[in-house]
Amino acid sequence: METLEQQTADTREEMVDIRKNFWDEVTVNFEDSVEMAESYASLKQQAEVLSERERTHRQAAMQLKTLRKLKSSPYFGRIDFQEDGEGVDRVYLGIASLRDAADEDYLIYDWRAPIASLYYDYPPGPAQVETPMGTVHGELKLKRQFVIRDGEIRSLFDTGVTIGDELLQEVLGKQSDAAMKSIVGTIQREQNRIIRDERSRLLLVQGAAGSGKTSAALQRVAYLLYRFRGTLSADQIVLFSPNPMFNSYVSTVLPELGEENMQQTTFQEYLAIRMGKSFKLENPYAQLEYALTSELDSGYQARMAGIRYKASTDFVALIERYLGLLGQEGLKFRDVTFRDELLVSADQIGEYFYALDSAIAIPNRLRLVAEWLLGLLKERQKAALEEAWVDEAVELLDKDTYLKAHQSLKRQNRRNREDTFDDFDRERELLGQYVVQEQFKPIRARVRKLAFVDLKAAYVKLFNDPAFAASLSGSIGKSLPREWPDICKQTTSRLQNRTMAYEDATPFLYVIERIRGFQTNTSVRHILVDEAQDYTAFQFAYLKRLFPFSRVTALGDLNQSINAHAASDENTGFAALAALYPQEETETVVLKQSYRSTRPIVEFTSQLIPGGNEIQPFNRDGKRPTLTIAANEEELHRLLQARIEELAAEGNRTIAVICKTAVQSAIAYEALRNDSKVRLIEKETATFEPGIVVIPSYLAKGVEFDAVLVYDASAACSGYVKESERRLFYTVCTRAMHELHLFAVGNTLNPFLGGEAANYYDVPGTRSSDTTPVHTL
Ligand SMILES: Nc1ncnc2c1ncn2[C@@H]1O[C@H](COP(=O)(O)OP(=O)(O)OP(=O)(O)O)[C@@H](O)[C@H]1O
Repeated sequence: METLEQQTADTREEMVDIRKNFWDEVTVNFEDSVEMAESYASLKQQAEVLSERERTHRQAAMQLKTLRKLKSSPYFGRIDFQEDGEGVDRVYLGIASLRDAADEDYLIYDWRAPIASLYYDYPPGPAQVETPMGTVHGELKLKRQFVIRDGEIRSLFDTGVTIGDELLQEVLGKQSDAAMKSIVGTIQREQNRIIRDERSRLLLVQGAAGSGKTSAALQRVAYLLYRFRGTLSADQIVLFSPNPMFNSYVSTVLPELGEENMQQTTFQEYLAIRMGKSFKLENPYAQLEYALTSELDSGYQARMAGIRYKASTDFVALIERYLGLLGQEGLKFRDVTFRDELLVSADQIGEYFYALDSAIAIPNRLRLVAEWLLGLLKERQKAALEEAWVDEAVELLDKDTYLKAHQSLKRQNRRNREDTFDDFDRERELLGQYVVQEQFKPIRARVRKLAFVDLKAAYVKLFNDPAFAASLSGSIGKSLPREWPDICKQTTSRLQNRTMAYEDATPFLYVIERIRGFQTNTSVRHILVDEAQDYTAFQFAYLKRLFPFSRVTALGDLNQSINAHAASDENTGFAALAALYPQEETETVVLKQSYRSTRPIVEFTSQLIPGGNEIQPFNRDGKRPTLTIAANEEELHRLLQARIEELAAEGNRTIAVICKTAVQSAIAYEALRNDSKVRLIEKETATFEPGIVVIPSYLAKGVEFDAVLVYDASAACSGYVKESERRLFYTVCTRAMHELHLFAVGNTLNPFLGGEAANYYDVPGTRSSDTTPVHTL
């Protein structure tokens, strides 16, 4: 640590020095091209020296940070392993490796070293481990876990002796922080499979709520960075998160493990960049809010049917068929004009395009068309030099442009070794060339960008005439939703108004990028998609095209499919994703154990979904969920307030009042803000902080709270009543770590609270003989 401290101090000083004197060390001269090249080289060299120092400093600082952490908590586990025919090896595991003073023997092994797998994968007894030299067989003699804080052993357990995992009990029983924690000390065997998978191109993780999918994903990134150090860097890994707040929630895990953070983004952010400014892009949460609140809207049924259909594999198939057809006919083009003169008409371009060999992919044919057009433009440009308007334009050149033109021509002349244009005619001619060139520049640029293809029309065409898609769909043996004519009307009118609904965004981009060619990102090696159940078939197909060389880790829970399109299982892209990769390159891991919530909470929440009995609660005790009935909204707010105060007094650090929608959240927030320090979470909220929050259901996805208060468990339409809202209700309830309290106004409860589920929560103030609330079904 002393050496590193010295090193960081030295490099810091050097960096400050370089920055301060940067411009003294470089020679900058733009007189001519030789000088410019020299200036550039000198600047570049100086910048490289600086960035090398910065890199050294960053690495030393990170190493130092890791050592400080090791000083406070050097290891969390020990295994004694006896390889067959050898002596017993005692191996300590920590967040990083540490060697002895001679830098020879390992005192502590990094948790990601091959030997560490033994700790995660086996109880004491026969065990084996894969090493670069092959499989090593032997016996695990001891497996010991430690809790070390501030350099002191606080507790230790030998597993296999004690019942239940004491360390896990301790870790999970704690109040939560504002950020997710690393779980390296207690990674479970199934999770370890996810973390260390190196073979699959597609790793699919289906895991119950709270089973550690996100945790495993983040430890996996740390593992990959360790395993492929030198060839894989943090910026070649992208995590797709559900929203910006989630990004903040998970952003501390990797630095905690001494690694740089991967790139984090949301799919929406990606779409927005790709879409540019030509449309107003709807946010997925705005779409969901519409789905949850606008049932009385006259176009609601059609919009919802459209959302579902546009997320389906049927629509993917329809579009593939359509793109096939566009290879033969139907692509719309735009006229190429110059000063109001039609140079090449859309029809001519169409004819040229469709006369090209149809075996050539559309984007490549378009590039051939562009070349052809550029050739025509060149000819036209030559002819334009003789035209009268050029003289006029030269006359009208303003002073600045004139000077600019003059200088640019002077440079050209020097290059072409021509005389300077002292003579008037020659000057006129050269300025004429300049003027014409400037006029053609934007046209050429547009041709290169393939602006002669009407990409928007290509998508709109699917909706202009309802019969068109019907015949396409019929030709592949599929049918369209009943509401198709209305879906068409809504879609075309939105697109005319330059509004891009969320359900259209990905199919639209997919169509246009298939036509003009995908701008792929070839440097990214791994993408991790969290909450993958909420992606559509299209979104996965699109991601695959965008990141052609990337391996994919998709983590999700079908029971938490909450997006507007997720009315049926077939509609989740999760299933469609598997079809995108060959089976032999796909690995599926199922996680059934749930770690987040106490046993009573998991026992209750598993009753809310079909097949919930398969979820295994981790054996952690706690209070049973409660249900509180209020007579009216005013009383509800009073009761909520009182419960929040109680929970805060008990030491709960993160308390969430989870509402169904943003509209409901705003009401709750208004009512609660006066008496407590409440924060309202909206879709733009970018940070996750401890404290009391009011949050709409869909934004609570992926995160967790010490205590959850469900704002509306009644059967009113503001609550969760429809079958399609079952998963939303489940998602909401599974956010609770230690306490779950349900509230309802009136005496009716949502249908999911009836049946078996009723045995798993208490209604304070009632005895079992009292009349229990009515369940409407
Ligand atoms: N092996 C483990 N050791 C300690 N804690 C764990 C372990 N696995 C999961 N947890 C804890 O369980 C909680 C839930 O984990 P996580 O958020 O990763 O689950 P998830 O499957 O992504 O949940 P969801 O789908 O409900 O959002 C977290 O607090 C996490 O720290």
